Amino acid sequence: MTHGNPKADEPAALLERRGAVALITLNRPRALNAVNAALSAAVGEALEEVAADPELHVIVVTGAGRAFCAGMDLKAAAADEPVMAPGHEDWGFAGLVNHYIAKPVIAAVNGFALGGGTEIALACDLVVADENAQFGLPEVRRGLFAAAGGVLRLPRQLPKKIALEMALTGRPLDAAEAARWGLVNRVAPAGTSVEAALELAETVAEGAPLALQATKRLIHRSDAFGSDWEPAMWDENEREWQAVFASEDAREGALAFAEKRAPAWRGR
Ligand SMILES: CCCCCCCCCCCCC[C@H](O)CC(=O)SCCNC(=O)CCNC(=O)[C@H](O)C(C)(C)COP(=O)(O)OP(=O)(O)OC[C@H]1O[C@@H](n2cnc3c(N)ncnc32)[C@H](O)[C@@H]1OP(=O)(O)O
Repeated sequence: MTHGNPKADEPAALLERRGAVALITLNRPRALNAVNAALSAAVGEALEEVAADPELHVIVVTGAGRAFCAGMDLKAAAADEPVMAPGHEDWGFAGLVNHYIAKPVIAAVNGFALGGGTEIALACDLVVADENAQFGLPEVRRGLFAAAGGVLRLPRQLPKKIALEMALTGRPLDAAEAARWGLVNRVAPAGTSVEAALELAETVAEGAPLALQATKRLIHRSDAFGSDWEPAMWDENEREWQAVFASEDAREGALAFAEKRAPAWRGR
């Protein structure tokens, strides 16, 4: 993966295959991977390619250079240029990852994750952060608010007073504090967050694809059910269980255990 300073005509996102793991790199390092229409389109295309590839079961997203993502391209916004590709305006990566990508997604936060960068991390299922990474929602200081999932997801993932302090003051959290509040699963030594995220992705990829996707869907859906969540949630749980239990992989998982061998998932 190129972490260097790519030439101007380099794609705004890179997709690499590592076995069953897809590595997507936001690739505008000169602008700290700020999101403009080109990057939005490139990341969207990469995610859609991965979603359609049955050989890819887990996704890692990271940034080229010293930032993960510095959020919306403020210079594009100042120049009245589009900051999201056509068709991505309403949900963008943040929405896409959580509600539109069934496969587990891991953020390898290799540096600054500000504004939309923190929102991408919030939308991912797991987060591995470089010990020098920074998370923050400075939007109110830019005349905006964290509309790409920030204000909606932060209070569900951190204590509400911490979420309010971050979103109302723009105060950044370093990786250690983010991990303390549960925004980060693992803190990796400086410069090793991508390697650590790929290792975690390989562990996740040992699970059966359909079971991983049902697990992700139901855990995220459990947020959506209110206090009377029991009946509706158990109905949805039962539908997912019937589909997964009837899959070839459910039979393969049991057979592999009985025959003391590693399972060979088929994703069906
Ligand atoms: C379907 C797929 C979609 C794909 C992804 C979509 C995800 C959703 C993203 C959209 C989100 C919209 C909603 C969001 O909530 C709104 C925002 O994100 S508002 C922006 C919030 N971000 C910021 O305010 C951070 C701004 N940057 C900084 O504060 C600093 O740059 C820094 C990060 C603290 C680093 O400081 P320094 O180390 O001093 O470095 P520089 O400041 O010199 O930066 C280097 C270089 O990068 C340029 N740059 C940095 N950030 C941005 C930016 N956000 N937009 C444009 N350009 C940026 C900076 O200008 C420098 O350029 P140079 O001057 O060298 O030409």
